[in-house]
Amino acid sequence: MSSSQVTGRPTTVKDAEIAVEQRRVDQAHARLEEMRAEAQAMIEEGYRQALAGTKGSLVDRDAMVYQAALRVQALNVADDGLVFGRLDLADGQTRYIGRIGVRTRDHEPMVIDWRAPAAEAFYRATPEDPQGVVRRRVLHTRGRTVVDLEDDLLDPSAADSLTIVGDGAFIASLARTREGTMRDIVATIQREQDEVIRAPADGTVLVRGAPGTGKTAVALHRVAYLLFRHRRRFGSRGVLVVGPNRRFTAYIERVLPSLGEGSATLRSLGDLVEGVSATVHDPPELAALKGSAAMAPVLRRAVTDHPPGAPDKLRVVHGGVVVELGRPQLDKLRTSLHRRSTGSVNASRRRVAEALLDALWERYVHTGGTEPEPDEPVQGELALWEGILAEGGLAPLDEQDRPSSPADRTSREAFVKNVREQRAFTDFLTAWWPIRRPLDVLRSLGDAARLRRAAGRDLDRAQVELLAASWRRALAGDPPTLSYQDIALLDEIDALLGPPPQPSRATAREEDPYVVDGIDILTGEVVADEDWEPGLQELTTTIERLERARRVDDEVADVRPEYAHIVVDEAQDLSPMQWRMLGRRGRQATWTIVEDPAQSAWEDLEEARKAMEAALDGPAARRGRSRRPRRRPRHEYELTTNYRNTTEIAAVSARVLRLALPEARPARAVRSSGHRPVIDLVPEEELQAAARRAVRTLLEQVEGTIGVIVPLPGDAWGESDRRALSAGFPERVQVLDVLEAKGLEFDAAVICAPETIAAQSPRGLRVLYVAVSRATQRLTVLTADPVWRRRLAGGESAR
Ligand SMILES: Nc1ncnc2c1ncn2[C@@H]1O[C@H](COP(=O)(O)OP(=O)(O)OP(=O)(O)O)[C@@H](O)[C@H]1O
Repeated sequence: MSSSQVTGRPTTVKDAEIAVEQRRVDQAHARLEEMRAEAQAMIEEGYRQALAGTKGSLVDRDAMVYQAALRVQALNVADDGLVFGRLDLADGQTRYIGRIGVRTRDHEPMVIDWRAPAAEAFYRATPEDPQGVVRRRVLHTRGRTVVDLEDDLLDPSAADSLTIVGDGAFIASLARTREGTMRDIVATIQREQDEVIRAPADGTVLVRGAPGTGKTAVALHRVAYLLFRHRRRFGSRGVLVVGPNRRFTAYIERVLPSLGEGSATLRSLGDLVEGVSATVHDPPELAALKGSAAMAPVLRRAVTDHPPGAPDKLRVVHGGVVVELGRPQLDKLRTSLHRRSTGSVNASRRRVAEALLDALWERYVHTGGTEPEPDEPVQGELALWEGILAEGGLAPLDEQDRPSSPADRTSREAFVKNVREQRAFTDFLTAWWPIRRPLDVLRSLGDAARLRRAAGRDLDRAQVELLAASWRRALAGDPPTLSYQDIALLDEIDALLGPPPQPSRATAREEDPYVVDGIDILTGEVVADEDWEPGLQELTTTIERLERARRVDDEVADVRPEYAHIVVDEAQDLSPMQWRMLGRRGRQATWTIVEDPAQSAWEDLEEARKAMEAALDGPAARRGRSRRPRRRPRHEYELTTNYRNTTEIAAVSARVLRLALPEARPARAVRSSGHRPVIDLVPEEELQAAARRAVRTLLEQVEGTIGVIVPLPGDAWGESDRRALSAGFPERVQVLDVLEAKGLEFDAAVICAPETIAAQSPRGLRVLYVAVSRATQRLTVLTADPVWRRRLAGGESAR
């Protein structure tokens, strides 16, 4: 649409002002087009030169093309809402604020990037502290067209010549229809939110706030801010954003790209480990068990136990002598190997092979297979020593004190060489100390006897049975049905097992004693050809790199990448084991943690807090290496305004909060709609039918999303009930359980059976608090319990 529709013939003061702003927006877009053409030309030039260029300069040109392509990407996202704000300053200056910075050809600023220091006053100035701003204007645009304006007069004494327009467009915009994915709030960030977004980048930023206060929105805008202001630091090692589940990450995935930041990695807690992903939530009791810190020592013991199918006898032959190690010796050896091990289990295979050979050699010596040849000179010397000692009444030399002779060495070498090449030895090594994968270890714990051995005193009998049964079920299928808590356990096991020993490089392989018949017996790998060329890497083109940077799910990511900054959303729900998993990804990281303890479904918050502190402080403090534990700086904030719920819906959620946490303060809702929530009493067997009726009514009342929030699956509310509930409804109706609803929002929500939700876990009331705080416009609650109807309706008469 062109600007002429608004500028044609202004009829009101506001139209005239809109026409003025439209001209400015048109100029900015024209310049944006030029900048895009310049960047595009740079890409083409880069390719042209690359075709003709020398090998050395290719890298520079590649980098140039890469940068230019990134620039085009950033310029493209600015098409929508390029300019959204204007500041009129007391000194007569005017500044336009936008999604990205735009300069004239002469480098004069036309639009200032919202993250730049010069834009800060746009979000921070208030009448009490105007920061030199006389008028702040928000420009509401659709595409390139200015459709509305909203002014704040911050310093009336200095505003003689300024026109003030607006009629609460910001508050009205909060009532907008929700489309199923979150949008950026860059034009309307509020002061208390801006303080979090621009908080120092040096340690941990901890943000608390009730539902709907913008915690998620703020955390994502902070990522965009950090990447803009500290690109070198955060851009290269990356930023990880972690959300509770996949539905949530899908809900927020458009926000950062719309801010021009496609490089952050977005993952749910169920998708942090390469090669596996969670598909189910455990029931509360099981989740509490799997997530508890007690699982760490249990898993440590589990990886040191003998693996399933490990042989209990090693038998080799040398020079006609049979040498054997039995179960007691082997168990002792395994214990001592684990005790002395400083690294990971898989990587110690080389040491294991050496230790087995040592033990076999010792056995062999005992069985008399090493009698030296009589004519060896060193043996003569040895006999002399023995004679002297005997004469003095002293004990003979211990085995290890005996001076080693070339003959000894030769015979040991011959022994080792021979044994190492025996099939009996190599087969034993790979079965007794196999390269284990985390899933194999977890599967082995489906055996209750094995889990009991690993449990020590950390789990009681009933807990062992519960866990073993869960893993038997989960790992029976292919692919396995893993829970969100299982993923953290797999990561813990992975950290204990470590990667397999590195295959030796082509050059070293020839002399590698563990390469037998072309197979590296430590890694199981076929040894590569002589003409294997480590330098011959696949060339990655600029465009491929760019593509890869854009992809959220990058399959080529490192096994366990580490990040420079980690954002944790809904942090109140992380279990200790999940904190440990994150800690491993951010040993040197700074953090942004957003949470609402009142929404926590986690039972032992204290234990989870400790695990969080350990993760945030990094490995040095954890291991107590430094005398004074290294505490990274911490900045804490609280958000206090609820931008999601109407005052009517917020009143219902405040009632649940009072039941769950009498001392907690609800956030202040700022928008009322006049629509009172519907709290209906329905016979239990009719709950589902009533929910479908409620959805039909709401489909008429709201244009956007409708969430039907049901209890966790148990006797009822399983997959088939959920399917029946949603059958025939359009896509904007979603049926989901209370845990899946975390962090999401809907135009309208139907809450089924609050009494069941509240009773399903020790933290059920808090879970219900999450459910009733999801709707932006309409809320319907269907209960079979008159007490609950009264509780939720408060003093108001409910239907
Ligand atoms: N300054 C703002 N301008 C416009 N909309 C806003 C603003 N702040 C928050 N919102 C909107 O309010 C809604 C709630 O925000 P968000 O989901 O970030 O809240 P939250 O605190 O994370 O909630 P919860 O604890 O329930 O997950 C979103 O639709 C968000 O876009």
